[in-house]
Amino acid sequence: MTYQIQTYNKIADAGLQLLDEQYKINESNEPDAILLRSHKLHDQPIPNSVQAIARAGAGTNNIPIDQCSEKGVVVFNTPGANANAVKELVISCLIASSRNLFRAVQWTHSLKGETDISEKVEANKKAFIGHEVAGKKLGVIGLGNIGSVVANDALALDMEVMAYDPFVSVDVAWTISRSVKRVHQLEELLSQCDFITIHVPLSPKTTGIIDAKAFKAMKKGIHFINFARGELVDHAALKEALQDGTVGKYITDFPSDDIFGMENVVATPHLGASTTESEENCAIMAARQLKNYLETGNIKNAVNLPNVSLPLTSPGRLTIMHRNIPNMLGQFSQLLAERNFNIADMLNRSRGEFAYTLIDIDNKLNDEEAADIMERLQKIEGVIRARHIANGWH
Ligand SMILES: NC(=O)c1ccc[n+]([C@@H]2O[C@H](COP(=O)([O-])OP(=O)(O)OC[C@H]3O[C@@H](n4cnc5c(N)ncnc54)[C@H](O)[C@@H]3O)[C@@H](O)[C@H]2O)c1
Ligand SMILES: O=C(O)[C@H](O)COP(=O)(O)O
Repeated sequence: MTYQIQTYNKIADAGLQLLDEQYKINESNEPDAILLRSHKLHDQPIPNSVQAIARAGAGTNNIPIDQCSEKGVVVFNTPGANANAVKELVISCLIASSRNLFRAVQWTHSLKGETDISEKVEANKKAFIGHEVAGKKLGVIGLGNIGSVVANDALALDMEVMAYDPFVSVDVAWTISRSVKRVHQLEELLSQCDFITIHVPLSPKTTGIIDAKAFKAMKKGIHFINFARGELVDHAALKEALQDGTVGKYITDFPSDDIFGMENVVATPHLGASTTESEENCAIMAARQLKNYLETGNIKNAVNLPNVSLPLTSPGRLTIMHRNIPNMLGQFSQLLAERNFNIADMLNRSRGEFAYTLIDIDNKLNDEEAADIMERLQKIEGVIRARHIANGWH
């Protein structure tokens, strides 16, 4: 079996190398899977051949998830694989912004060609007096893979840390220091912190969550750090808050024309995950997840389907993505019984309105039998996509 993979963006070799001789990269217009980073898929058709999309990274707002679910395409991301890279940049920007480092460095370079540089340096350095972060209050919005490590490390800088995340996962909650004060109202965090950093995914629910009302609640002169997504912030309200001094500094990884040139804006070119280590981690995790899904039907870290794992030991496996409605399993087993196929093992999991079923059968199907059973499964109302995986070891 050969799998065709279409890539977008530069995917680290460490990940691509995991896709062995069974895989062809960028050789077909009808790929089985897509492997990408920030490339936007919203504006292009997704070929019907695509069974899975792996995002080597965290944010999946560049992928039309609802459309993928309706087409039976599993969408993966790589949770945590770039968290350390983002955390290091956020912590460094937190300190650098507090010490006016960006403006100071720019000014120093402007002295090129001048005389008496050391005198000018000594005379002017008072323009860049900053603050230490120790003893100040940091607010972390979103305590996921990135927010949690930023919160923990800020404690080590002797900061007081306050965090808001109404949906924090149990796994992450275990890793968060007890010294991080959890708040249940965003306003509480906004009104008390000297620095705020946001680490939530962009979705219709979070678009513009930092709006005029949120800025109004903030302490005057706050430093706001946004390494998550630009659209989380209402830019008209941000401009006003920058102009009236509510926001003392806006440090973002998502530059946009409307805030360029404002003295209190620091913008980096979407660099959060751009380290060799993080690019490799993400590519390796994405490639493994894709390979596992294509070869066994098992799912790990999908954003539109549950985790599903069953060792593939029988001669064949049927994977069925379907709606989460009653009597699906009954219909599958009836169909298999009618064809005289024996079920060796079965696993069904659901997530929201979608569900996924693995059925391992004792029968080794030839191409004709496999095509026939696929066609019959696809005809069951509620089935979105069915696949037959022949176990090469039998
Ligand atoms: N700048 C970069 O290069 C870069 C790199 C990685 C991630 N990101 C962005 O950062 C985001 C977060 O990454 P992550 O790995 O921590 O994701 P994650 O999924 O591990 O964590 C996100 C957290 O946000 C929380 N959340 C969701 N809605 C919320 C809300 N309304 N209020 C408060 N909390 C809310 C979730 O409960 C979760 O704990 C990504 O979705 C991506 O957009 C940017
Ligand atoms: O969501 C993410 O993982 C980041 O925004 C990183 O994006 P990139 O892979 O394009 O650097």
